[in-house]
Amino acid sequence: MEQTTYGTELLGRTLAGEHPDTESPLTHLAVIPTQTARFGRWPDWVDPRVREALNDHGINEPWQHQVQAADHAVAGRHVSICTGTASGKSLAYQLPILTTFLEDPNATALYLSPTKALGTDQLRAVSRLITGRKDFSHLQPCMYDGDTEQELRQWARLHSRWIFTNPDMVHIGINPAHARWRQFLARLRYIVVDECHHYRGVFGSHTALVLQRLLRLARRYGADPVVIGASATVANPEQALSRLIGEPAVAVTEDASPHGERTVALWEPGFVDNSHGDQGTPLRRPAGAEAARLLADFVIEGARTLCFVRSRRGTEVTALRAQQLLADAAPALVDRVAAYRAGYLADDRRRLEKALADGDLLGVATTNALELGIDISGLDAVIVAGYPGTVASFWQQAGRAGRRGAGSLVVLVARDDPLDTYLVHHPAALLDRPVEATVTDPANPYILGPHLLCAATEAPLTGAEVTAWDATELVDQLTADGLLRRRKAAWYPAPGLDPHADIDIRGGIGGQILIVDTTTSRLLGTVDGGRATRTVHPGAVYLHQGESFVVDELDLHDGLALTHPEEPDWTTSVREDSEVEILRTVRSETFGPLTIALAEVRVTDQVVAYLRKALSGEILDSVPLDLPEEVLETKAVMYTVEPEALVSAGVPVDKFPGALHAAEHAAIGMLGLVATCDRWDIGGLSSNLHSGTGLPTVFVYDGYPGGAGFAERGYDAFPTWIRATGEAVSACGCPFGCPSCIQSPKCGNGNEPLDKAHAIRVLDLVQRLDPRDR
Ligand SMILES: Nc1ncnc2c1ncn2[C@@H]1O[C@H](COP(=O)(O)OP(=O)(O)OP(=O)(O)O)[C@@H](O)[C@H]1O
Repeated sequence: MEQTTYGTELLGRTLAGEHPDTESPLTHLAVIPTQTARFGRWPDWVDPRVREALNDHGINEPWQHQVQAADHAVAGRHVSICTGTASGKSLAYQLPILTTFLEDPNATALYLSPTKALGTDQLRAVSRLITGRKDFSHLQPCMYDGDTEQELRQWARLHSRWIFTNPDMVHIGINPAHARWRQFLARLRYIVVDECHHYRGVFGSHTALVLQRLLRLARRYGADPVVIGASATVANPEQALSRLIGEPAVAVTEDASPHGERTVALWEPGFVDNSHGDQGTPLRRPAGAEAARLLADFVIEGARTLCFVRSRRGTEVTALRAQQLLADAAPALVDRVAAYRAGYLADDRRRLEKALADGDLLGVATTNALELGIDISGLDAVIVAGYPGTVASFWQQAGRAGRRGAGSLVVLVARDDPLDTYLVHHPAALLDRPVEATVTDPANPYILGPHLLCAATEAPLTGAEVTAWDATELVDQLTADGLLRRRKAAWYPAPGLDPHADIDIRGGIGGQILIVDTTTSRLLGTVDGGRATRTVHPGAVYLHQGESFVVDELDLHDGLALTHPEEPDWTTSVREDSEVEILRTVRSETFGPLTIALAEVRVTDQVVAYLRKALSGEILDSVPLDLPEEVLETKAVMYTVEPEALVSAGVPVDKFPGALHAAEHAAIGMLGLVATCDRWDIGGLSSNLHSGTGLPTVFVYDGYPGGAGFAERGYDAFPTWIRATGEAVSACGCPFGCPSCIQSPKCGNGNEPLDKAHAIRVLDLVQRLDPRDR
């Protein structure tokens, strides 16, 4: 280690405990230097009473980016502020909003966040700022979400000037009831869209249309609100905001806030002795167990540490493991470690946040519930157990570490998975890569169509609006289907139409299946209808907030999955039969024997059995299932290669199936490098002789009706994606394929056949044939 920093010292002490003969788990170390603050001047338009309130909270001078963003908003420009975590983005919207409230006591503002916890946190911050100040007493900022009681809702509509809510509530509670919100909407001056990068994929497309419907209604009541977007990690911030709201926006990106030096370490757990997975491949120590060990070590060193874990259950397990380790090594510290996740009661969460902030708690294992914007500063270390799926999310989590003027450490612990393995061995692909563009596709007819119906029930659709949404064809279709009716120059909903409840803006598209514990009749959760046969088929093990349930019956007709509590010693994974039919080629390019294309496809899937696997990875048995076929119309990125070219590249015909299948898995695992998705958002299929192309073919498709934009990113970034996939598979040290390269945890064929050596040849050939990568 060349440079001594807080982070390298902390790591050094931890690594001192490693066995001297084992290979170091550290694959890379980077130091992000200290930055000093660059202050701006308070703009003249800021009301002195706002300044006074801020001064009393220790904010004496604004940082430059705060002034720039606030100035844009006051000038009436939609603005997207994209500066680091804890860089004071809140002040950029508090300044114009609080000043406006003083100038115009009737003005209103809406704050939207993707999570409840963040909304509550921001509301608390604003309340702290204004409590006890007479001039702000008319503001009555308040929360308005699914948990708000009916009476309070009415009060909020009439009396609150600043409402904190989420896109779900705007969709279901505000837009359709706009007449009741008339007064609030008519005076709406600002809309804050916090953590913009969160609005991606299907959720992002839905949110875009919810926001566009909201702006449309506010304008109808005579308001002209300015939108302020905020995110620490969004690519093309102006474009990301303008895609959300359907209007131009400007961006502020130069971060002028101070921060201490930060050391980032990439960590690959070593192999477990004598343990083997599918087809006898060696297994690495699980990221969760490794993270628990680091958490315990850091706590012993006195470092205040957050450990991000992917699943809710994982947070409990990690905290518990760290406590067990501490019970042996430092019993006095056992109580200073805890778990934190969504699903806890708000009071418990507050208590944990406070204990962490005060230093009573030294180590907390958390889901991404603590990733977004909650103001917890002063942490010494962050452990990220498994790449969180996007570079944006990684920096969001990493950004929780850091104290002004002091060093901090971030450790990414790789899971046994192709993308994680690739990233810890190709640090530039994580640390030097810009955060990914938030992929949304609000023009997807499966998403836009239902929102047009909502918009029409909210207020008749005009020709100009239909043109602005580029929806002429779609509106004609909805009219032909009898859902819309044209009268004079506008479209009205068919009588009795109630489209709002049919849209689940966070789920996929289509109905929800309710998961019920039949022993207590408790509703455990919901799952998107399109995924139910894979996740809650009879016999499936379903985890809910650390508890385990086994599914007894799946009733697709009534939308119910009936379960009972049970903690079996196995996990389940399904076997599927799939087919992909090409409906239309949207775009394609041919390079000699290689053709790549973006296509509209129909995927037909049937879950035919499930495998029971012991926790050691060993397969116990396969249980047949009798479930209906499912059909998904979506978009796919695909390529075909002429068989002669494959043979000349050293792939004999009998090796086509294993080679293409392995190449497909690896590509699915790596699509997250170029698109903001993870492997659960997408599916794939490979065929050595596909009926639609007559050639060896690989498909990777969006797992959502109409597509979500991921396959399209794969098509646009095809050379980068395939090159990285080839490198990941070649660089993996395993002999025949493992979960770090070609095995997939969700393979419908139980990872058979897979042929690593020939997959490398296929990927290499595809890469050579596509000249755009040179
Ligand atoms: N100009 C300033 N001078 C000193 N402290 C400031 C200034 N602006 C903001 N802060 C403080 O910085 C901390 C972080 O601010 P804030 O929570 O607004 O950051 P953020 O950018 O919204 O963070 P996140 O990325 O987590 O959403 C807060 O404690 C806030 O009081």
